[in-house]
Amino acid sequence: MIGSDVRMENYRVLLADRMSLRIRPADVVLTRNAIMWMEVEKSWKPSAGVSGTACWRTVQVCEIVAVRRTEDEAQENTQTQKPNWRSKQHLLQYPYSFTVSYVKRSGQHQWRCSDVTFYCADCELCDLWIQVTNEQLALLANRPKSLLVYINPYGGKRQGKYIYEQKVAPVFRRAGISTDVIVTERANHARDHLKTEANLDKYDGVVCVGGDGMFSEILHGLVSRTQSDHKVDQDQPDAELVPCSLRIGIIPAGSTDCICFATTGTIDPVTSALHIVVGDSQPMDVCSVHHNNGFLRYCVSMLGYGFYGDMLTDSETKRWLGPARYDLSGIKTFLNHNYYEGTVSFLPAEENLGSPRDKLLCRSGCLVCQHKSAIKDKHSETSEEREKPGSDSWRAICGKFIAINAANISCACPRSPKGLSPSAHLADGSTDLILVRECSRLDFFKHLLRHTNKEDQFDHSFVEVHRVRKFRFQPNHDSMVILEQDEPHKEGGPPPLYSSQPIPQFNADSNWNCDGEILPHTAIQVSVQCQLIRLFARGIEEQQQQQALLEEPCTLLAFNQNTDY
Ligand SMILES: CCCCCCCCCCCCC/C=C/[C@@H](O)[C@H](COP(=O)(O)O)NC(=O)CCCCCCCCCCCCCCC
Ligand SMILES: Nc1ncnc2c1ncn2[C@@H]1O[C@H](COP(=O)(O)OP(=O)(O)O)[C@@H](O)[C@H]1O
Ligand SMILES: [Ca+2]
Repeated sequence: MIGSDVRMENYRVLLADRMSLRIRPADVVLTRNAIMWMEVEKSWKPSAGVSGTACWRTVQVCEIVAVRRTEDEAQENTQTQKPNWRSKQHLLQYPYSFTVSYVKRSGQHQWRCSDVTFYCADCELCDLWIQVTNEQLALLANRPKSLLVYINPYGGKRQGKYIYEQKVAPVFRRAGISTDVIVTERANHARDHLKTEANLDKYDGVVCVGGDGMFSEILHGLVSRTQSDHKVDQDQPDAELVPCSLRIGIIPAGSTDCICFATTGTIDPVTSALHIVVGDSQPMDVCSVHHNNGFLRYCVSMLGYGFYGDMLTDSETKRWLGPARYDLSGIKTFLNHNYYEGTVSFLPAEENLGSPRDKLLCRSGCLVCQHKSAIKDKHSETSEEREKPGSDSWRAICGKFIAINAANISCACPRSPKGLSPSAHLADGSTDLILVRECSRLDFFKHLLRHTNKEDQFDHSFVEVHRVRKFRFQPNHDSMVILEQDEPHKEGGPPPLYSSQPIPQFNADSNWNCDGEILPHTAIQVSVQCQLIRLFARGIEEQQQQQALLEEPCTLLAFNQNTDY
């Protein structure tokens, strides 16, 4: 939290005697949508001495975190801050106060919880302000009141527990959100708990503290639970999956954290906590992955075969290195320079969804995703026909590939601020299929380098990219990776998907990297499930949107040192 941004001695707020929609000669005004107060910004110039500008600050009610009485805090502050005679006088004159905690944007998509304290002479008036502001907050029905939190203590730099306790829990406490916290004891603990045990009726959302792998556990737990509650068979690639009712919050504490970065524009635990508190909602597409009509996994960020699959397989033996394992394995995989033969067939997305090479970025309130949301239910029989593999709409490409990547979202992350596919959309029902054909090391290096700068990574003769709704991959040698099994494989059931054991490889093919997990098969069928889940996020805010909300104060009057405003 950052402390009060208003110093008591230069600040004297008189509360309006009743709530007013008109701007009256009061210093603080609460309307149905916003709270506004007048604030003084002092500046000093050698020629003019101290001067100041009085301006209105505005905070939308939907971005207020909490409101509470502050006499105790104010007294504590005066004891520690050695108040001057003016502030002492203020306290005597205006002994009652309340503090409003609100979202303050601090640039680079980061949010902070800031406090402003209002002083007043009348106790009842002070209580009335707290009551009315709280009544306004209670009308915001999308805010969570109760959350189920899972912490992976071993994700990323192993800071998950510390990050939650020190940075996130205080924000939730301030907002009056109750939490049940589970620190996971093994891989798949969170997934299994959500799938079978958790009483989900008690909660308004699930929070995951960890990386993309931990998010994937929560995703699998929630989606599988929802399908089994609605008797939907996940093994059917064409089954119409039921969207999850609970939203998921991500507190970044992993190695890549690309799902958090691509949906909030930053990887900052406090920002994520505040997106949860204000009850943001961002729909997200999910890819379902099948092998021979048996369900394998869901994927939200990247499905990568070849380069990213090999890199992940190598990095699993270097987990002790933390996030740096990816860089080391990345260099090793780059030097190995393997390519793989196979056939990719795909169903292109509708043309109105744009192209991966257009410059239309998916940002907060994205019109492409909103349009998709509006027409989602109008799925006709002709489109079903069109989607069947073998119909004329499908295309097939056979060749030798260094990498086959499906970016369901941009996959922007600190390593690659634009991501694998900068124009991919969060909720348009499509995924961007990037095919990198056999090429020289130098050419592949140039392509990789463009993930880190502003140049177009698709502008190479050996790279092609398609926006698709479904795709399949068939390697030339369909070998299977054998997992060391945690649990006996039931006869007739699907093969085991998860293993905490190292994965031995003896295959001529690569592996699929699915949100940071290795798939046990190389021949796969992938289908985008439009807006299957919702996150506590709002998409990346445009620079202009941010700027407008950075509380640009509007100047009302100026005063000099002697003006007792
Ligand atoms: C020359 C510099 C090249 C830098 C290329 C950076 C590309 C980064 C693309 C990132 C895509 C991320 C997609 C998301 C994947 C995650 O779901 C998934 C799981 O995340 P979690 O661990 O948090 O659970 N993460 C991953 O699979 C790891 C992706 C990170 C890849 C880093 C690769 C570094 C490659 C370095 C090559 C260097 C070649 C230099 C030769 C001299
Ligand atoms: N308590 C635990 N012990 C071991 N592994 C765990 C535990 N909790 C979760 N995991 C697993 O750790 C893996 C990596 O988690 P993640 O939070 O994504 O970190 P990272 O980004 O560093 O990979 C996930 O596959 C998850 O299933
Ligand atoms: Ca998408």
